Amino acid sequence: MEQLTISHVSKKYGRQVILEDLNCQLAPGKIYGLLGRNGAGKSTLLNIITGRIFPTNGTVALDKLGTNDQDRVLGQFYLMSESNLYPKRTTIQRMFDLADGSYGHFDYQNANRLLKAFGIDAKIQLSKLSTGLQTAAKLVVALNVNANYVFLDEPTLGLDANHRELFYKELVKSYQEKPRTFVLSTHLIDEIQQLVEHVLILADHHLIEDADVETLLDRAYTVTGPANLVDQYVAGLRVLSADQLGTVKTAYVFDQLDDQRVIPDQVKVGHYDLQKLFIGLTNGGSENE
Ligand SMILES: Nc1ncnc2c1ncn2[C@@H]1O[C@H](COP(=O)(O)OP(=O)(O)OP(=O)(O)O)[C@@H](O)[C@H]1O
Repeated sequence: MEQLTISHVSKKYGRQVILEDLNCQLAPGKIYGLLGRNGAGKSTLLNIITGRIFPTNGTVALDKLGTNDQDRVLGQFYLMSESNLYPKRTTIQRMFDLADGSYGHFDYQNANRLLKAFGIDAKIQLSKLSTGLQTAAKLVVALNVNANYVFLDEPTLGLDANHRELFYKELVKSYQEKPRTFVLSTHLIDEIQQLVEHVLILADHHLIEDADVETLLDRAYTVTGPANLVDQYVAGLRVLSADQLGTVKTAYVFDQLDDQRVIPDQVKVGHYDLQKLFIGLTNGGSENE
């Protein structure tokens, strides 16, 4: 499997800049989280990668194929998205056949097992299903299509908690059985934190973070204690936000703590999670407070 390289990708609609000079690489066999606030450009980026729309500038290429052999490049990408590209009367069975026709080797057996688990009849038309079950049916296709890069744009839209759990479990199972790259664009950050290895965060038309979750969280510290001591301790560090209750303050630091910084007795240092980090980074966090 080849590495996917996004080089200098920009997208404008008229004078509105959506993405500006984006550069990143997606490795084969890895699960990514694509995060960004509403309107940040996540769907736009996924649509560009999978050839549904053209970038204003830039290229998307697979290592050995470059950008020339577009058919072979796109033949390795599958995008599951909210928008329904299927004709109105398309049945679930027909969706399976279309995926098989386009990508070959569709895993009918596993897809039918999963359909049962979601309680969906293969003969039903997609448009007759509830919102959540339409998502579920599209996920069944996405998890069984023969593509090396599977992009899931809001894969849990309308899914109830039970079905979300089923999807996460099946995604891991599918990935373990046949490692390939998944990119999940979602707002349910808490739910995917354990699932994704690497995150890409889109904000202000750029990728503001492109790192392994572990590496990011290694720099995400809470510093709690009397406000004056916390302020002294975090001086010079990047503080994304702070809460204060009476005289007790918690600062959310996103920085490397060095050993020379002695922690005062009354100050406690802990960790915070990816969702809190995302909020801090995309709320316009300042360099210091
Ligand atoms: N065809 C289009 N014409 C004009 N503007 C568009 C078009 N498609 C998208 N946009 C704009 O591009 C911006 C990014 O939209 P996009 O759907 O990529 O964001 P997103 O990060 O997926 O958002 P959300 O999380 O809300 O789904 C939005 O401001 C949107 O209005």
